[in-house]
Amino acid sequence: PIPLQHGAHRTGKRMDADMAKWRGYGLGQFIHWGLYSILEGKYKGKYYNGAAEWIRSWKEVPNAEYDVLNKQFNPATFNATAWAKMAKQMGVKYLTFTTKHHDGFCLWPSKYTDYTIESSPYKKDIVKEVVDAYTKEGIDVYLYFSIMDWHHPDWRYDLKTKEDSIAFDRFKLFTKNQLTELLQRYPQTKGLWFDGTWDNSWKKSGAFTDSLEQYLKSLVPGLIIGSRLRADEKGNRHVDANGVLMGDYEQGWERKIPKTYADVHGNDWDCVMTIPENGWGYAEKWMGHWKTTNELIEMTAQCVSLGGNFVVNFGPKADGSFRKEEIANAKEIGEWMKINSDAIYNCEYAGWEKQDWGYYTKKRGEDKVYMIVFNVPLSGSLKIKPSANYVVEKATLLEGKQQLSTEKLDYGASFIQLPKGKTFVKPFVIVLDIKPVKQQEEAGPKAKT
Ligand SMILES: COc1ccc([C@H]2[C@H](O)[C@H](O)[C@H](C)N2C)cc1
Repeated sequence: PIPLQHGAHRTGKRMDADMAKWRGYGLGQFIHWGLYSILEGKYKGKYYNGAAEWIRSWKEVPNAEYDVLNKQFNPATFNATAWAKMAKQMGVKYLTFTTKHHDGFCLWPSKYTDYTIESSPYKKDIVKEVVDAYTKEGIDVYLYFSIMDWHHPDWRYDLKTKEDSIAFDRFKLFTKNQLTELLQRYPQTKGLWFDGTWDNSWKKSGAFTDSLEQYLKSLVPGLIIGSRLRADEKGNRHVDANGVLMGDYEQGWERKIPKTYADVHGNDWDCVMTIPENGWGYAEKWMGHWKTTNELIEMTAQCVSLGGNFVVNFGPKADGSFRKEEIANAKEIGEWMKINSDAIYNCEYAGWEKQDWGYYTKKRGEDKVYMIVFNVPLSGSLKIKPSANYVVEKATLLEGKQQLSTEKLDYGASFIQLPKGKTFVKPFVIVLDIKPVKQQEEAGPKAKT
């Protein structure tokens, strides 16, 4: 391997209790809320065809006019408890919340800039309200923080001149101070979700990103930070020059889901997903297809079946209310999770050959495999092919506990027969009680005695 000072300091998964809890979340919520929510993806009657939270970068919006939106931000009816209760009902186990997006506006009263919630008519500490409300509902909170800060005079996209480096040194200190502030003001924080780290200025700061990560983890032992923070000394991000992940989990799965287990390279990972095709902040007209609840449930199953978590993004309006489509998705996902969450929480990749009917998940540390079924064959027979080290003892519908008959086939496969005449109108789960079997020794020629 290439000798690196600031590459990965660990190979393989983090195996402590905090990370084990993270690994078992299954389903999470992302929330993007900020000044961009006021513009709703449009400006002076024109609709922005980019992601709504990026509208400041649209040529139609003069920066000076965007930057004074802090004077308008006043979600008087905002109710963090209502948000947390909606999330609880949905069945999410963790929240990632935007403290500062690329526009540099801080939803907490930072003492390192005036561009904060204190400069708005609302004044109150939104980050605190959210952290407290979600923690009270038993949902772990992770704080999203954009390194790239379009509003800060010392932000640089690249370091070309001495002046750039002097300014960026001030910016790095500003960043370290703000992160220290967040972790000290909100000690319930379980981790940090970094964004805005793709520019050359950051890629040239590998040593700093390494010392910053170590510093943050010294403030909060067990703090969870994904692969979007670090750069190695050669400017590599996510994986270092030796192909080793830098961070506690892979954060590259943004609106993308791995196809196979090989694609995750043995790392922990989660997928963050918009319900529309793109756009994280509230947009009056959303981008393309709005995912149905069944699609979101299938994506959740797909992620958990490959050893990851699935995180659904919500973009509340400037007043803190959610659009009706998001409320419906949350409610319907929650109704499904109420019945089927056994197949999602604390489950992992089963390693069995995938079948057309849907996805396998395996309960961590137990001899239980779940079949999450989305496609019922006309035959009513669901084929399974357990891995060679397990046999299936029993198959039961999770909802209603009805036992299903199975029929052995060749090559270690079996059919699981769905009850005749029963029609399934929603994704459902079959629980397989399995038993480990000793690997049959290959029958070879008897050794000469
Ligand atoms: C350049 O492509 C990008 C850059 C940033 C993003 C940001 C979004 O604004 C949102 O915050 C998402 C989590 N993040 C990756 C998305 C795509």
